[in-house]
Amino acid sequence: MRTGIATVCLSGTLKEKMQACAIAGFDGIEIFEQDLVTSPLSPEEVRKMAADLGLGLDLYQPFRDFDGVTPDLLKANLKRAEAKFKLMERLGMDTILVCSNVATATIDDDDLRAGQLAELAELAGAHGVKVAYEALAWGKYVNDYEHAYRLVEMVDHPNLGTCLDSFHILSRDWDTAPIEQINAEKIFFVQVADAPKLSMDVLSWSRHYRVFPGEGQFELAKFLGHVVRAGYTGPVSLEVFNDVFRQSDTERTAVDAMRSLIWLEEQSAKWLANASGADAPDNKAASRRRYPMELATLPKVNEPAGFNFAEVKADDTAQLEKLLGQLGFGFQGRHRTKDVQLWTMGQARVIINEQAASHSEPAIAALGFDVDSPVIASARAQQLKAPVVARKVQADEEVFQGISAPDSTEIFLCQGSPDGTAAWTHEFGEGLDRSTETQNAVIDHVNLAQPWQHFDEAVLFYTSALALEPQPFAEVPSPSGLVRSQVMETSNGAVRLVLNLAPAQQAQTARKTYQEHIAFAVDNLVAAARSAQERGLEFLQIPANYYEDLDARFDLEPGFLATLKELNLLYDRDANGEFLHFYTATVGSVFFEMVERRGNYDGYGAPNAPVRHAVQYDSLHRV
Ligand SMILES: O=C(O)c1ccc(O)c(O)c1
Ligand SMILES: [Mg+2]
Repeated sequence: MRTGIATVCLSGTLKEKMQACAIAGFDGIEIFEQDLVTSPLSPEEVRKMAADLGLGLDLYQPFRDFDGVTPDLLKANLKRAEAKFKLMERLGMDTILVCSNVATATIDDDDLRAGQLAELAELAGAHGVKVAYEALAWGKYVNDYEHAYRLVEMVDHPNLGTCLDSFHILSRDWDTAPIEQINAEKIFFVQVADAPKLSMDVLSWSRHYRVFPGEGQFELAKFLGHVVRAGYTGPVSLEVFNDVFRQSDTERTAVDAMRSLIWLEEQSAKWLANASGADAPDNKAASRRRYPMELATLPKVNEPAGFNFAEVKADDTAQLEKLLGQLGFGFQGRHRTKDVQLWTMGQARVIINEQAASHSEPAIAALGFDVDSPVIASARAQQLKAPVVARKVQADEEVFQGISAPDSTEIFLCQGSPDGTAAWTHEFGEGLDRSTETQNAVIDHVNLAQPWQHFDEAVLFYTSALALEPQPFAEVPSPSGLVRSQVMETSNGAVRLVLNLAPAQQAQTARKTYQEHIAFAVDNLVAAARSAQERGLEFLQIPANYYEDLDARFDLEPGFLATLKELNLLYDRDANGEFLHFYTATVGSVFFEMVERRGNYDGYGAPNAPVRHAVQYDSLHRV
């Protein structure tokens, strides 16, 4: 698959964008007109730079508002087009994108449109240029890809084809199956973009909220599968208009973009191999058919079987040790060569890393996941351009395969064991009489605060590298703003990761006021809370109003309600079951949560999240 990206996806100057695209490994780029117009580089210099960087200049875009116009306007439009065709000769480019008219069209007549496009194609031919006609979702008369293709067929000129853009097709919910009926020679270009499902006008949605594949909710593997089945072999190019990407680090966004295409390519290959029923025209043989476009695959990973460990780092670890001890964790000793401690409660393993820079506050530093094969998972992550994390190991210590997540959390791919134990724990506590734990527990979920500019990147990272499934996101009110919350989990809930996007005000204060937490699931939360209370644990104090509201909503048994209130426990219930939980006070940017899931409760106590945010806000702002 030939990979591409439109310069409009990135921040920076044309030169910076081109360099970043080459570093990220793209085959070609689309030059968005404004990037050229505002560049100090001459077209010849751009051409040379692209050649030196090994980048194809695959598409010049966009040429706007051409078709469906009065004869006078047509004349002016053809003149405008000719100037662009001449410019393209200097750039050494042969394909231009012409989008359907949104502004100046006054005549809704396919014969007239076809006639005007035929004139354009003829002129293009004289300059050795191919015109890719694209239906914008908000085009005045042409806003549907099948309509655009009908016009291309009517014109039937070698220099006129169509451009398929997943956003315009999927935002309007057009059926993608008919793409297969398009003559592949007439598909001159394919653009891909994902997007969250939003209810707003489609132009604003397109210009501000597009994201890279895997970061939104569109069915892109299927879209590209149909394109491949049509027989298309040209570039598959990202065209993502996004307010955040346009102000983020250029090279980093280009890598995020590349990751999305590598992943999409694999997902489409999978879709093609599995498509059945209405999606597979013939039979099994059809699904194994080879198509002109070769799709690369990746080392396979299944979803992780569980958390292997969580690691918190601090300069002064005393507060963390105290909290874990009060929660019922047992100290299992220090590592034989590194400055780290192991604390466990059942299968919940927490490493306290003492190697933090001086004066740094406690923070979540690393997460370990149980995977089938750490080496295969690491190979996959590296092919997806995840940065590798190196850990010093001594002879006969377990070698951890590590990668760095977009928020710099270190992700370790660990060898899972069927009984949930971890072999590396023997490297801790030599000669120590291991302390006993009070109860069984597992890591239920981990909640990580994401920097605003890396939130979408993080969703794709965990989806593509770890096979976690993003759930529809929620917005949680807090005193300092709405907190966007995105659950990423495995189908059985064994791994649950919650990505939070802190309000800008919080992320910008010098003090890291956004908080992250690790939640442990136990069998009996009330008993666990009582023991923790006896050990002096400082609970997050829940306001009395909350319990009145709880009673009104759930009509709880008075004794139970009194227990919840006495112990500062939070409660939720839905059709699947019940959820009890409590939070500790925060140290640095970390706090802990303890939960009990009853029945098949699968959530996170979302109705209680605003209460937690408000109480935490209060305790931070109390002087
Ligand atoms: O928003 C636009 O104007 C615009 C321009 C060119 C495209 O290819 C596109 O998909 C949208
Ligand atoms: Mg487009």
